Amino acid sequence: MNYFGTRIVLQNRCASARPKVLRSFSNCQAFLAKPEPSRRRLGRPGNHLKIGIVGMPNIGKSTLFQMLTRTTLGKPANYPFATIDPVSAKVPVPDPRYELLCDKMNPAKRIPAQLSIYDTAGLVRNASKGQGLGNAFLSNIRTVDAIFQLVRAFPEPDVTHVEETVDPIRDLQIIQEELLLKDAEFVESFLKKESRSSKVPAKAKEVAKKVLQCVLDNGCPVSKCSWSDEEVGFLNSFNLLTAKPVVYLVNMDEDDFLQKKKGPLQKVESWVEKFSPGDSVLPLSIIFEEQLFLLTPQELEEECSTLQVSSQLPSIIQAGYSALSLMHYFTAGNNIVQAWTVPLDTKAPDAAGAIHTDFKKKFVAGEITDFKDFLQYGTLEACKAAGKTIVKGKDYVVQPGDIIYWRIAR
Ligand SMILES: Nc1ncnc2c1ncn2[C@@H]1O[C@H](COP(=O)(O)OP(=O)(O)OP(=O)(O)O)[C@@H](O)[C@H]1O
Repeated sequence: MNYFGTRIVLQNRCASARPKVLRSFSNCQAFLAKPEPSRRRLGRPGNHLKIGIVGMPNIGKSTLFQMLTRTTLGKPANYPFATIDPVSAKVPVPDPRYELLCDKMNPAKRIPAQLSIYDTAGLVRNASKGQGLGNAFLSNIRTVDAIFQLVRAFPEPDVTHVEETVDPIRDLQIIQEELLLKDAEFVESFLKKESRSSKVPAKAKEVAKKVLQCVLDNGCPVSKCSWSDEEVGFLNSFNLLTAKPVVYLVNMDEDDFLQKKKGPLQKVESWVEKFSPGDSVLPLSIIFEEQLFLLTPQELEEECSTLQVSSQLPSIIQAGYSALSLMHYFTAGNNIVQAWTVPLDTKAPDAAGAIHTDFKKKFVAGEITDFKDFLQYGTLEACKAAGKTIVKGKDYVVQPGDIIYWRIAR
């Protein structure tokens, strides 16, 4: 069967014509989404979303994972495919509001917002056809909700590159192409299996064909194409790799990073602007982060002030959290100050349900204090006395940094 001629394209590509997808990258601009303000979000809804570190082998992924998660699993091996199974950990999301709230409330227990991070095996050219760790790698990416795409810009000759030379743009293209091809393969197989079944809605098949057009004919990530709310519903059931939000991380040479050299970073930024517009690009030097990791807090402060730089890790964690469209609100008592992660635009009953399903079922109202008012008045009691704590019902959309007491039916 031939959907938009794509089976022929796929066969050609498998034989020799990989540039088919690369050629089609030039069409991406024409296919990009026009922003629509109240669009349904691509991806799983939920509070427990994960972000995976993705990239070519031996470019610093495991070291970055260790730095982000403050773990030392031993010095990562300096050879490709040292990571086979994905490992995961939760890291606190830096938030000065949370620190301030804790300082003022001085609770017995503090629980910050957290982000789940996965380290995955390296991806190589032709992974979608089984090269390297191929399909195993790609299915690891399927389990995460967003991607930190790490790209190597450091020259270090002692660290082998599977493509033999250091070329960030080539690496970006390889990875994007592998993800596009895997998505094409997924929807082609869906169309092949499901096309004869009357149980599959016609709209699902239509969406699958549009995905093929987007990823194969236009070389565009699914996340960058234009979709209606109804289409997003079907796309979410496909769980496509290029539908996931991406944060690009450029791993630079230490000196280049310290001297704030723009060269490699600008190249990556221009590529992202063209082929994945709107996604964040952050520079870092993992080897520099490794050195900071070994310092005491006082040494760290001195070193950063001398060099006029700071660790990029907090910005990276925040960028991952935002890419997942997550936010948090606070509950604050003398015993515990806790940040609760919910998707952006969550209404009060669902936000209460993040604490316990019963809180959603028995939801009555929320007593909401804006963080700015807390800062101005100093305590929750003072906010209440000044009429700044407002009671809101089930239609209230929770705002980042709200301090909330939920009223629950007994
Ligand atoms: N900015 C940098 N400058 C120089 N060397 C670096 C830099 N970043 C990472 N490295 C080195 O690259 C090597 C590979 O790192 P790491 O094992 O973390 O890569 P990886 O991407 O996880 O590899 P794999 O996918 O094979 O598991 C390590 O020796 C690390 O110290």
